[in-house]
Amino acid sequence: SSQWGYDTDNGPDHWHKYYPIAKGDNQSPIEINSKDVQHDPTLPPWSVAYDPGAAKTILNNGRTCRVVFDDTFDRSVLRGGPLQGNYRLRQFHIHWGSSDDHGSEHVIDGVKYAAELHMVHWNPKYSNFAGALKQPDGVAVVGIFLQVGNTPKPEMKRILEEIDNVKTKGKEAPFTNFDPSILFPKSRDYWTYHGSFTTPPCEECIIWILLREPIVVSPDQMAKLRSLSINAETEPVRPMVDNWRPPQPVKGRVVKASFQ
Ligand SMILES: NS(=O)(=O)c1ccc(C(=O)NCc2ccccc2F)cc1
Ligand SMILES: [Zn+2]
Repeated sequence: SSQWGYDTDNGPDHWHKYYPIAKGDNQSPIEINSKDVQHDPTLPPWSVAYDPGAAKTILNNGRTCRVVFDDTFDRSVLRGGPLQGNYRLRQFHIHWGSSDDHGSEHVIDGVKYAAELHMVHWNPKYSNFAGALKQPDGVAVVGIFLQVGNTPKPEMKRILEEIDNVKTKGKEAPFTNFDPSILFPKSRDYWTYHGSFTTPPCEECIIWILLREPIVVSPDQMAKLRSLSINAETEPVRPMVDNWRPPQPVKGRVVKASFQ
């Protein structure tokens, strides 16, 4: 079945048949082992300037829940860290598991988090997103780990409230006046490496910026994410869970850390 997904018959082990780059040397996610990480004292801090007015809609595309932003000009941008110039915020989305003990895509010293949020930005020196996909520095994704605890981050509430409006595949709802930087943890410490989309087309165009400090979500908030469906409204209910790709071969790549 050409429609890729996360099931046995169309999941990560099948993707290479339609997207051969899935077996490339710069694939994501990866397992990060602190012993192999290189602290780079020359790495500057990263920063964002997000315009809450750029938020447009929230969408269930049958694989994840995505919030889309206006990226027709430098309205919400990420800069600094390993990046040269401004990168425009296009969307953010989340990957999660069927239970709290797994769900993240990147794995840190053997730790799988319950979920991983990706804020996707592209380099406007390549005229559009499709053009940026073909460049090694075309896209920058900030990854934030979500761990389950009892002091949840109130800023997640807005996203989870909107989930009721996009329960099934193809559902879209307005999602305005939202500054995603409120989701960031306190620390700006990060790991960075060169990799790929963790879903088809698996293009190797991403500079990853993974935040070291996870944010906390409640068990109820995780249950809310798991209440999303991959099916359309008229089809039998199939829960949207385990929409994560397992770690891929590091192939000699070096992960740098902004911290000691
Ligand atoms: N999980 S992740 O690595 O952060 C990731 C980020 C963005 C996409 C994406 O834009 N896909 C749609 C898409 C649209 C147009 C052209 C190519 C595409 F992949 C996929 C995966
Ligand atoms: Zn993602």
